Amino acid sequence: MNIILLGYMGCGKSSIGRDLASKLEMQCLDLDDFIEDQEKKSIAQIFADKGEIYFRKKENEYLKQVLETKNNHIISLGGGTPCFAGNIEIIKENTNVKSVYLKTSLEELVDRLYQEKEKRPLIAHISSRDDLKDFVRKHLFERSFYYNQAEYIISTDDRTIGEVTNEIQNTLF
Ligand SMILES: Nc1ncnc2c1ncn2[C@@H]1O[C@H](COP(=O)(O)OP(=O)(O)OP(=O)(O)O)[C@@H](O)[C@H]1O
Ligand SMILES: O=C(O)C1=C[C@@H](O)[C@@H](O)[C@H](O)C1
Ligand SMILES: [Mg+2]
Repeated sequence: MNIILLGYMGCGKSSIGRDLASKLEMQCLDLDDFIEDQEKKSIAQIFADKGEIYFRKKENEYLKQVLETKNNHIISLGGGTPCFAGNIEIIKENTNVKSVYLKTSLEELVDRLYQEKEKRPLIAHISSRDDLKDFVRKHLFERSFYYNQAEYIISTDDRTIGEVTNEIQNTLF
C-alpha cells in the first residue's frame, strides 16, 4: 500500500510525509524531489528553462513511474499534481493507494508561504502579503475541486506536524 499526501503549496505534504514515514517505518518519496533528481535541476530551474507545460508533462510521467515501481511508500505530491493531466483519476483508480488531502485554511497557508515563497516558482514574484493572499484565495478555490476527490480529508489548522501525523495514522489504520 502507498499513501499519497496532496494539497496546496505549504499545507505540509513534504514535512508530514517525512514524519509519517518515520512513525510508520515506511519510506517516503517527495515527487518534487524525485523530479529534481531525475531532471538534475531544481523545480524553479525547470520552470525557467522549459516552462510549466513541460513540467506538467514530466510530473505526470514520474507520478505514473513512481506508482508502478514503489510500494509501502508515503508519496508527497507537488501542490499542483492532482490538478493536471488526469493525475487525480490515476490516483483514484489505483487500488494500492490511500490518498489524503491535507486541508489548510487560506490564513494559515499565507502565513506559511509568505516566509518561504522564493523556492516556489508560481508565487515567487508576488511581493506583498495582500497580493499573495488574493492569489492563493483564487488558486485554492480552483484547485479544491481536485483536492476534495482524495479518499480522506485531514485539517492541518492549529495542529503541529506531529498532531497531523497522528490523526492520519488513526484515520487510516
Ligand atoms: N501543521 C503545521 N504547523 C505548522 N507549520 C507547518 C505545518 N505543516 C507544515 N508546516 C510548515 O509549513 C512550511 C511548508 O511545509 P511543506 O514544505 O511541508 O509544505 P508542502 O505542502 O510540501 O509545500 P509544496 O507544495 O510547496 O512542496 C514548512 O516551513 C513547514 O515546516
Ligand atoms: O502548486 C504547484 O503548482 C506547484 C507546487 C510545488 O510543489 C511544485 O510542484 C511546483 O512548484 C508547482
Ligand atoms: Mg513539498
